[in-house]
Amino acid sequence: MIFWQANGTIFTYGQTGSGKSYTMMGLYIYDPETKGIIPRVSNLIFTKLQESTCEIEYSLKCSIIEIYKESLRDLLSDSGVRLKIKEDPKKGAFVQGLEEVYVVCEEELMNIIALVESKRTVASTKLNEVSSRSHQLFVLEVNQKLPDDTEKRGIVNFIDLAGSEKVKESGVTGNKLEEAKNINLSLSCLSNVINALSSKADFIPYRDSKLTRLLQESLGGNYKTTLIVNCNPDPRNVEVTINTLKFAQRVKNIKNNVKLNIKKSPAAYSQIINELRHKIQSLK
Ligand SMILES: Nc1ncnc2c1ncn2[C@@H]1O[C@H](COP(=O)(O)OP(=O)(O)OP(=O)(O)O)[C@@H](O)[C@H]1O
Repeated sequence: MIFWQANGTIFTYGQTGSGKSYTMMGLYIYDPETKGIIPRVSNLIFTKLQESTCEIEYSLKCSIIEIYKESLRDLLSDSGVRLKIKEDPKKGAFVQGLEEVYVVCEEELMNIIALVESKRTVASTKLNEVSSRSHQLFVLEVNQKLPDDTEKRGIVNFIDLAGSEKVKESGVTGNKLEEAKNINLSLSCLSNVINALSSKADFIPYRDSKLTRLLQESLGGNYKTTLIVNCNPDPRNVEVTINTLKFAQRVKNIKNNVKLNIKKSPAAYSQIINELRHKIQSLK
């Protein structure tokens, strides 16, 4: 549970229909047997917070973004406004004006997830009848204040990438062809970023797509990142599967530097200062 006090990202990568959404969200989010990672982690967070023996003040907020054909959509807002990515010197790239909803219990969070699931842009292709044609970023942020005034913050990103099928294989036309091209484009930008990071290149092309800009911290920064690779066992997909595994191998070479997001209480800082003063005195 790194995200109690640090940042983490879990993302699923693989071809269409290989089970990325199944892994992330599951079959039914309310079913203990078939629910995916997001409902399980949500349950774990609230269970742990309730189990805690000391008085912890906490808040939990979530936001959900969809990247569809290189434009960002806030899935928690009905405004339909096109969101923009901005840079902040401290927190890096962020989505301006994104709705963040505070939730107080697991049930509330599950209801939000259920609502959003029904809103997702879904279209059918020859490869997967109910195929999600967009990337989805689900962000949970937990802030805690302990009885001794220590503050901890953890952010966890769940990223369900769209399928990476080749345009000619999916047999799509018109708007769906446009979708497939955009998905291929952002995934190839992701691949370029991974290549640059794993070969320790001087320049990392994060700014080439919305997806890589938003993943910048998760890929090369202060996040503990886990990639889940989904493969289709059908022998006809062997070439795509090999490419997917090669991608995963390159991702493994990337080393991130994760720092704990802990702000000690003023009393704890005074104690550290006193100890250091004593040390200086004894050295003198
Ligand atoms: N382990 C599994 N057990 C049972 N059913 C599964 C499993 N994995 C995937 N499925 C089923 O296979 C189908 C395709 O899975 P899913 O939609 O998760 O693929 P995907 O990789 O997310 O596709 P896309 O790229 O289009 O989003 C779904 O009907 C899903 O319920």
